[in-house]
Amino acid sequence: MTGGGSGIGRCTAHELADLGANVAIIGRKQERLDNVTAEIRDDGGTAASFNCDIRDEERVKEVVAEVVERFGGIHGLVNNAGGQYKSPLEEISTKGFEAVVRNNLTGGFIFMREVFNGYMKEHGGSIVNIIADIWHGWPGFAHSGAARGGMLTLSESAAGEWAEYGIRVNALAPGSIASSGLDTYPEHQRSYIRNSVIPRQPLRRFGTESEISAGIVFLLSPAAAFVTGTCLRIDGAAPNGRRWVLNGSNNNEAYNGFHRAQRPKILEGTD
Ligand SMILES: CCCCCCCCCCC/C=C/C(=O)SCCNC(=O)CCNC(=O)[C@H](O)C(C)(C)COP(=O)(O)OP(=O)(O)OC[C@H]1O[C@@H](n2cnc3c(N)ncnc32)[C@H](O)[C@@H]1OP(=O)(O)O
Ligand SMILES: NC(=O)C1=CN([C@@H]2O[C@H](COP(=O)(O)OP(=O)(O)OC[C@H]3O[C@@H](n4cnc5c(N)ncnc54)[C@H](OP(=O)(O)O)[C@@H]3O)[C@@H](O)[C@H]2O)C=CC1
Repeated sequence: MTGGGSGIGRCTAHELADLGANVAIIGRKQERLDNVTAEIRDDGGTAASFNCDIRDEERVKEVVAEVVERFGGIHGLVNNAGGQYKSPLEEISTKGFEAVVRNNLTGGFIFMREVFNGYMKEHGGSIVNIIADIWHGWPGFAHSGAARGGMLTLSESAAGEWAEYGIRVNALAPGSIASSGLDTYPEHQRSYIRNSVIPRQPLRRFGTESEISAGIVFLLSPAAAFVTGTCLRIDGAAPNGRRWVLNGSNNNEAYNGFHRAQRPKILEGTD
């Protein structure tokens, strides 16, 4: 479980441990890893923490070997670590773009490859790659949208190539989830999401960490034995890239492609 020290990763680690899995908690901040490991052990489960930046190829190789040594194998991999910052596309520096791509695509690729070579090629398994609501783009987070889109097709490609090894690979795309991760966003961005994004989404609420972990557990489990190469969207039917449409803002001339004076009658009364 990468990114297991907080938020969705922590919640999923607990759920997997409750179901009897031995859980490897992977991330950079040792204290958080140790806390989650201790929580799981206090509850009677089995967990161990592994300090690792998913972008550090050599460290990922070591961690995969250590987990196999400690637990005897790796039957499921959850590529959950990730994150990004909000920025207009034209202001993203090349360095910033590459940092976000490394954190949300390259790191996950390295982990998948090492787990395949280090264990799953011989024994099979299930991989779940956490992406985001990137359908029709992710305005405000273009670097991360590009990386997550890459992760989606990487998952599909891996599902095709690794099926013969008994490995299933799926993506899971959370919508806006009330998590400790979202809590790290600045207040003005959180209030924008709370007051202007969520009310325009069909279910009109944030998802919860446990609603995401339920999906991850399903994809890892034998219940999903015939599910591979797909993406489970858990987002309350909330496409970020089209939030202006859901918003009913038909006076957005750039979107409609019509100046108000030229609008067809069919659009009258839809502002
Ligand atoms: C707000 C309205 C939106 C509406 C829409 C929709 C609803 C959205 C719902 C949100 C859903 C998503 C939630 C989550 O993902 S929860 C996870 C929360 N956690 C994070 O997001 C963590 C974010 N941070 C990181 O992961 C890393 O800091 C990052 C990968 C971004 C960079 O790490 P790294 O250590 O590699 O890089 P540096 O810090 O050295 O930075 C490298 C360069 O990147 C640029 N940069 C980095 N941070 C910022 C920033 N905050 N602002 C601008 N630029 C940034 C910068 O160029 C850095 O280079 P320099 O420092 O040399 O300038
Ligand atoms: N919450 C939401 O609304 C949504 C979240 N997501 C994605 O879901 C995933 C989980 O998010 P959430 O739980 O909300 O947020 P968190 O910020 O709580 O979780 C992200 C975790 O990833 C770890 N992490 C980040 N970068 C690295 C790295 N380079 N190497 C190792 N670990 C890393 C962080 O720990 P540490 O810093 O200690 O390494 C942290 O524990 C993320 O990929 C996020 O972008 C997607 C869509 C919506």
